[in-house]
Amino acid sequence: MSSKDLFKSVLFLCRFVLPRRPSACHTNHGRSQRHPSLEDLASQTVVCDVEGALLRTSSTFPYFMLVALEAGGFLRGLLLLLLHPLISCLGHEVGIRIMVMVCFFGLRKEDFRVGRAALPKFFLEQVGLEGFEVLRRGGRRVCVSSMPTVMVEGFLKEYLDVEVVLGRELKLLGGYYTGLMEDRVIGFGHVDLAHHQLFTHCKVSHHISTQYEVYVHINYTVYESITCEVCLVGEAEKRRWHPLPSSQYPKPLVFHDGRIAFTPDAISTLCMFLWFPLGFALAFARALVFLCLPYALCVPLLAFLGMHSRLITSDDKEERRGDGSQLYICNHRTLLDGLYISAALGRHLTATTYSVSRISEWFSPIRTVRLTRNREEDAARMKKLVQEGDLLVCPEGTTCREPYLLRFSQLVAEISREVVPVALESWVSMFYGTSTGKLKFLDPLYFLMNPFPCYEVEFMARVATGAIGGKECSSYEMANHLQAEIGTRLGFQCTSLTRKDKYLLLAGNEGTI
Ligand SMILES: O=P(O)(O)OC[C@H](O)CO
Repeated sequence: MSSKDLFKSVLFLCRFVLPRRPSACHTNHGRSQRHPSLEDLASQTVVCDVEGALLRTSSTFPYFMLVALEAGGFLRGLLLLLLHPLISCLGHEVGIRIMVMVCFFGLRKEDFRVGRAALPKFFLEQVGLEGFEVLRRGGRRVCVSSMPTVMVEGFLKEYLDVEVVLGRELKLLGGYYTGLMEDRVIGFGHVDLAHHQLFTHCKVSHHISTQYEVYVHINYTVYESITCEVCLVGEAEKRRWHPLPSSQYPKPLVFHDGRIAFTPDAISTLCMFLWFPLGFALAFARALVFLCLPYALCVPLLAFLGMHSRLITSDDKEERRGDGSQLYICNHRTLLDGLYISAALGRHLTATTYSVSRISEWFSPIRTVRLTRNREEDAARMKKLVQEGDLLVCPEGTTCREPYLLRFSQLVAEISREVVPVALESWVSMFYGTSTGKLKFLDPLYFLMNPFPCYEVEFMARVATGAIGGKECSSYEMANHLQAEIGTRLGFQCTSLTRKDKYLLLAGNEGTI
């Protein structure tokens, strides 16, 4: 976009009144209208207030709570919860400063991954379709937030294609967050350069001295020097907004991390803390039942203890007869996939694993065998295992929480003449039972601590691995075929993403053991 175009840009600041940011712009600056014309935005710059005009709720508390719980731990989350009444009484700016102090103090910048790994899912769920429609049409998209940039940047840039993010910068000491915010815009990195260019064209760059003033300039000053339209969005109007459907995300949300599976507003977080003692006891009881009782007894007892499951079998009952060893392949939802499939079959399977913690292996009621990630060695190992008895392989090599299937390993089509595909779906309401961090051994515990974890296990008709529709095929084609079959059955989208892609995004490593 040329500087002339930029100078002519129309800034659409869609916002609703926040405590410290009254609607002065409504009377002081530019034209204001309730609904912006969406035509011709492609040649213009749209400036959007994240909390005010993009998200359906203006409260930032749940996002800070996610930072506190995921990056700081449950005690930090509890402290933030206890401070909630105070934060609600104080003004917006003071409240943000307190939350930043509680959530960020002492965290190492290098280790802070919540902004990219956990928060985008929750932000995306709160995006209003109506607000996004305006932002999406802008030739250049600028987002402003009163939250720290590290919290919103990943979501806005990675998932909504926003070019410039104006958030708050955090002070650092020796690579650790101090819990304080910078008063001045710092550095001349990509973002700040973009600010500079943008505001130079808007003839206000020389006024920018603090991050907060940037915000004030956008709200109250910038309209005096350029042509602009302002769209104000009231809280009542936002309540009528629709959530942005996941099918309309500019980039699909395939991977995310973190333990918390619900939006942690104050009430929900309080419920979670109250649930903890009971949840822990319940998880212990469920694990004991799983470990000690035969499947015939443990399935009904676990259902009584709130673990709901549903078994679907194909018309071809042969695959469950148990007359000889069988290779089962399934999409990977959690570490408990093997247990649910074993329980559904009523007999133990052997399951291959990549990165299960030693503790989970010790406690596993079914036999687990580690793969080496060496193709020849793994193929030999799996061939041997499938000759010894029923074997379960998860050809994705890692779990996926969303309705997507990662690339299937070709090995599953090379080690046996036929496979039984198993389509799995699972649901949790409080804690995710998967992780990419160091505390993987807690994955089963978190899954079992959910009030009503659910699983659906569907045995599909067995597939001969040598041919598709009577036509000979390669193992690569067969792997894709199996992925497509399971994807179609579940309504999941097939991707070519891998375990490495997931771990690079969420954990900053390649997911090797
Ligand atoms: O989601 P992950 O990467 O912990 O996968 C766990 C699997 O069981 C790998 O064997």
